[in-house]
Amino acid sequence: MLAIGTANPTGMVLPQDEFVDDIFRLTNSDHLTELKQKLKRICQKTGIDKRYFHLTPESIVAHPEFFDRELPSLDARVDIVATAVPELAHSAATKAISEWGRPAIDITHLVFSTYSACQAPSADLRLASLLGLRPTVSRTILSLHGCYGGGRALNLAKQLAENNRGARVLVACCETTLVCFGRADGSNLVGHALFGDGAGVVIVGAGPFGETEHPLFEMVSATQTTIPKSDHVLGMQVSGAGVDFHLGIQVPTLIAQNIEQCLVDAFSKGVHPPCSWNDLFWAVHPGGRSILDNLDTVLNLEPEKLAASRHVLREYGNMSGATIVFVLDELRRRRKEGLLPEWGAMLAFGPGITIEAMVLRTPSPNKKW
Ligand SMILES: CC(C)(COP(=O)(O)OP(=O)(O)OC[C@H]1O[C@@H](n2cnc3c(N)ncnc32)[C@H](O)[C@@H]1OP(=O)(O)O)[C@@H](O)C(=O)NCCC(=O)NCCSC(=O)/C=C/c1ccc(O)cc1
Repeated sequence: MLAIGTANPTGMVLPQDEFVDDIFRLTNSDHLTELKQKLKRICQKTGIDKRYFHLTPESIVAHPEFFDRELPSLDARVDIVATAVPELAHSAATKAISEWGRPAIDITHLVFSTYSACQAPSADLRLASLLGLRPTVSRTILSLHGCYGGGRALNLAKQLAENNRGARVLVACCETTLVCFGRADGSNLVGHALFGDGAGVVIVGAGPFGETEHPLFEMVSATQTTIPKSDHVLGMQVSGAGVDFHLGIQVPTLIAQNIEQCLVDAFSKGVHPPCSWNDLFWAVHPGGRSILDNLDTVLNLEPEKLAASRHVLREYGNMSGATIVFVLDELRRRRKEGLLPEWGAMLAFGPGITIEAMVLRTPSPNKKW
């Protein structure tokens, strides 16, 4: 990984302790008192302080169909995401490219992950055009991978960079709740309490590196594991009313029960396993506070090990596939302060239940590539 950029929309920046009152008022739902109290209870347990949204109070009022399942809303949502998603990704990408120090036309591959891809050509082509990438840039769009999209895109970028000499892969993950934001009901409260909007971009390449290129993290080995018989537990479904999501109550337990084997598999692919999980730095997708708590318990982690993930969850919420890029960005900040060990583990989870695991290494300044 050679550079990282992130961006958030500022349509609404909602403190978590005001979110429920604001959303229920804007969607004329104040009469649903039990639901409102339950969502408040869940919000208090999320470990989130604030979240960013593309939607504004004005656009919520202008689109009553977003909050009435009886009315079709997919067309209006797709209209908005068609520009909002590539533009947000563009903000993150310009930061990453500026840090990378080379011109955008040197990008050879683009991997774009979003759960808002409902059209073709899609957000990948629009982003390529906004950035002025070369017409021969090799584009891939990953759709509906949800929260493991960032992990999947980085894994793919690693394969592309290692198998195409001189390749420079721009990985863009951009998620906005525009396609799924609706009236709170009994089935979607946890998503309402967790999800926010954001974009994260990473530029990936294998050596030899140019003068301006300074590797941030080395992606050493990667695995993808699907937890057997868990496909019904976590999912998304496109409907006339947008994208519906389902987050089963078993998710944190299932991840906890399977995570150690995934890590052992990732670390046994030709690299030395660490003496203890506490010898690593950790880049974990903060899917929810209880997922992080469970990982602390089953892996017996010291309290500060998941600090970067908890920081991102607190400041931005769960931005699905983009979140892991924010965690990596926070970790490289901590690395500058000399706070990271040499070896690390990256984890992202999503529908399947799919677990993306990757062994990371902080490059030594003297390493020859
Ligand atoms: C912050 C939570 C939601 C609550 O904290 P807690 O410590 O478990 O608190 P409680 O046990 O007291 O639960 C509070 C209330 O929430 C309820 N609850 C607790 N999980 C649940 C539950 N999954 N259902 C429905 N009620 C619940 C629970 O029953 C209880 O209800 P009540 O007794 O009436 O107050 C916590 O459980 C948590 O972080 N859960 C993990 C959430 C989760 O699955 N995250 C998704 C990981 S994968 C991912 O990141 C994204 C995938 C994705 C997919 C689709 C997309 O469109 C985009 C993305």
